[in-house]
Amino acid sequence: MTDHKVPVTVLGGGSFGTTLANLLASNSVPTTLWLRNEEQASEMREQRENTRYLPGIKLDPQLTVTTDMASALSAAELVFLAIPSGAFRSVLQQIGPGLAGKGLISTTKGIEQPGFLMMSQIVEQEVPEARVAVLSGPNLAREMAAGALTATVVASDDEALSAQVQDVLGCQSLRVYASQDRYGVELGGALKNVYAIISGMAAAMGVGENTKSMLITRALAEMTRFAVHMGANPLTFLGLAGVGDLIVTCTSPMSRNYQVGHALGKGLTLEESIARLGQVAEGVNTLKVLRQKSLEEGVYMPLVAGLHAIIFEQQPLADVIGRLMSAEQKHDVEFSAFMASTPLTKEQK
Ligand SMILES: NC(=O)C1=CN([C@@H]2O[C@H](COP(=O)(O)OP(=O)(O)OC[C@H]3O[C@@H](n4cnc5c(N)ncnc54)[C@H](O)[C@@H]3O)[C@@H](O)[C@H]2O)C=CC1
Ligand SMILES: O=C(CO)COP(=O)(O)O
Repeated sequence: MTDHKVPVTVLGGGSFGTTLANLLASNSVPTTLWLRNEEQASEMREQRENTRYLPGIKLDPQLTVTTDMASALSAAELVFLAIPSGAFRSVLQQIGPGLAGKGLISTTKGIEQPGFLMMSQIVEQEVPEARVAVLSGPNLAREMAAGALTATVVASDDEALSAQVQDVLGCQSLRVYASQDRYGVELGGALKNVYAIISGMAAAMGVGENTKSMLITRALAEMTRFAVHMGANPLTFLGLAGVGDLIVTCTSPMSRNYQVGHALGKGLTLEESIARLGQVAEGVNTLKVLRQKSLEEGVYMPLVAGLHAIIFEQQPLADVIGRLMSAEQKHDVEFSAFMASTPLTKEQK
């Protein structure tokens, strides 16, 4: 780590943007958090707390909180984007050339439709001169904000940018690993939200521990099958941004996607489940987008099809479970052919 830290701005004053900004500021990185709501911003400046999205966590005295985008961006060398996927492109479009040349790191775990675009692909379209990376891993905001130990992945083909992100974010509570599979890392973060909804629903129904384990493992098989079809490296899904994030989101009641699934499993409607949450659960939109894409691409995704049938096609849960359990029994692990065709590098040996 270097002593001199580059100035960083975080866009988005929700739970994750606030968590990241606070962590950066505690790492002695000159940090500005931009959010759109002035009332919330002035409350955060005065009370040193984000009572709406991160209650109970004290903000670092050095963290600057502003709603003025121009001043937030003028000095920043790195910009972390923590805006929900539904608003991601419009926020970039509002900023325009103010982002050119900066290192832009998306932390948003969603997919844009039409186009089936990852957030970093939107960044490339809207800010062609930017340096692009994504950050993803088992990173529940509330736990990170409280200093619980975890790790994450920065993925980019720009190795210097990955090193900068490791430098500003890495600390005693967070390890930052690098990857060059940006697409796979980003896909992992988006896809696991769908399976977290299923896991929350299963927990609400009181299923056994074997069932929970089967669900997570088959979810990993299904998301990896899809990702490989789309061009990602299956090995990425054995890492923190794959199985790591899948486990935490499918097992923790802190996950908002899990909470939506749990509410659905208790009999609430989708609208009621989302309204009760009051925060973003990206998996609901990702489910729609993914179901359509898997049909277009002809990728077998029985869990996605089953959840879609329950939520959006009003099919009875018992019928869906019956179909899942009586489907053809295929392979456990599918990627032996890929592994055989990919010899180990010198470093891996
Ligand atoms: N909360 C978490 O534990 C983690 C969240 N993420 C991802 O971070 C992204 C952001 O999520 P959270 O911060 O958790 O959401 P949140 O629900 O806690 O907050 C959303 C924030 O986005 C703001 N926002 C919405 N539309 C906006 C717009 N048009 N312009 C400016 N701001 C806007 C809201 O005002 C709010 O401050 C999501 O894609 C999520 O998947 C990633 C890792 C962990
Ligand atoms: O991505 C997350 C943890 O890594 C947060 O998941 P939720 O959006 O379901 O809370």
